[in-house]
Amino acid sequence: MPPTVNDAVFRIARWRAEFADRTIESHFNRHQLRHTRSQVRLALLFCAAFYVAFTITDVLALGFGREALILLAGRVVVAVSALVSCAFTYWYPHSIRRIWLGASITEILGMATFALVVLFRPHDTPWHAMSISIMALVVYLYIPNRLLYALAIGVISTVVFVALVVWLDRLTGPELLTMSMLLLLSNGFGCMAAHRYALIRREEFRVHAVLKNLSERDALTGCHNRRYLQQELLNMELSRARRFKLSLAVVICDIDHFKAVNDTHGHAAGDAVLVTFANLLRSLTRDGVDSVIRYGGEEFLIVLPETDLDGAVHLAERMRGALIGAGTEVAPGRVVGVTASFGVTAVNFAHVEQRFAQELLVDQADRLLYTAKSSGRNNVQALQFHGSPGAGERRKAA
Ligand SMILES: Nc1nc2c(ncn2[C@@H]2O[C@H](COP(=O)(O)OP(=O)(O)OP(=O)(O)O)[C@@H](O)[C@H]2O)c(=O)[nH]1
Repeated sequence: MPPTVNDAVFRIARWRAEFADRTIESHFNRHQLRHTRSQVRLALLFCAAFYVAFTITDVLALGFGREALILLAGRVVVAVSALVSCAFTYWYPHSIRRIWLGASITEILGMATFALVVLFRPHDTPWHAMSISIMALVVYLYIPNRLLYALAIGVISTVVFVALVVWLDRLTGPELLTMSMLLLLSNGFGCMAAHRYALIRREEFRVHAVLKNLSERDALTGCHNRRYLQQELLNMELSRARRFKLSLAVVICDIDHFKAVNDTHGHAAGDAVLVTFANLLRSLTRDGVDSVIRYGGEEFLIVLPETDLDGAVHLAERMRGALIGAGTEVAPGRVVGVTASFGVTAVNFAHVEQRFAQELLVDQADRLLYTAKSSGRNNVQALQFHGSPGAGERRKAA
């Protein structure tokens, strides 16, 4: 489920171009995972194919001897590593860490093998400089990885390459300087582009999360709204309960005589009472498991996964009792107290196999709420749901 949105949560640690909050960063990575997987597959397979194809240039430069064979072996190791990294994306489709690990290992092996190419083919140093520039850009921009890892791999391999060239002593001073400056340029621009790309992706994610939050939450109470319930939550929880043969409970509650609160104390006071009620419902439910939805004006719906009818009735009773003891100070020294009525239903998929429209479950809880209203208010009405509304034994809990 997406986290609640506020600006502080989306602060970006700019130098590493990641969300400062680890939970948000991991939500972001999960959100990107599908895209990351396909990008890693395409980039690594493409690189592996080219890396092996360059064997032709080794053979042309060195002949088909021992050194060419060593380079071929190195190139094949890199290609196999790329294939295994691609396989990681199928074996562990939800693990971004394994994807990064696979990508990093392949990049390190690729750079190490390239050092061998430089050693065995010192005459081609200017071409190698061009190759390592391209490889650095690929590391920064095309193979998905954390910016920090890409930067470390890009910089270390470039430094090692320059050190090798100095040691081989094939270039004049000005040539060496020109090459080093070009490598600095490709690393600098590669890193800047990767940094900018990482920031843009995160900004897109932030906007997406803010809009999603606005479209799914009620502005007054901060609870989820009916749209979220109908379009996402209920379907998701029903399919999960169905798949694992679990029980799922729904509670609908409504403040009694709420119109009188508005009429007597004003709309703002009514709003404050609604906020108190919503906070109380949230405080009594399990964080990150249960969901409190503002279902209508002064009506709230609570979805309780892995909860049977008895558990849900017990919770509704606690809510009813807690509300009686919780007043709202609507003006200095003026406290408004309210009661609420509850309709509770639960479906147990260990016993109910058939598919049914999600509205039927909510309809039944709604009907029970109105029974509670017509039975004098401030009480809980409960009924097990058996796949069709109305079937089952009704219980008046209080
Ligand atoms: N302050 C405030 N009032 C609201 C809001 N949404 C709905 N209402 C009011 O809630 C009241 C609901 O009144 P009714 O449906 O008659 O229900 P009730 O007075 O609670 O009576 P029972 O439910 O039968 O106990 C109406 O006066 C609506 O205007 C809101 O966001 N803020």
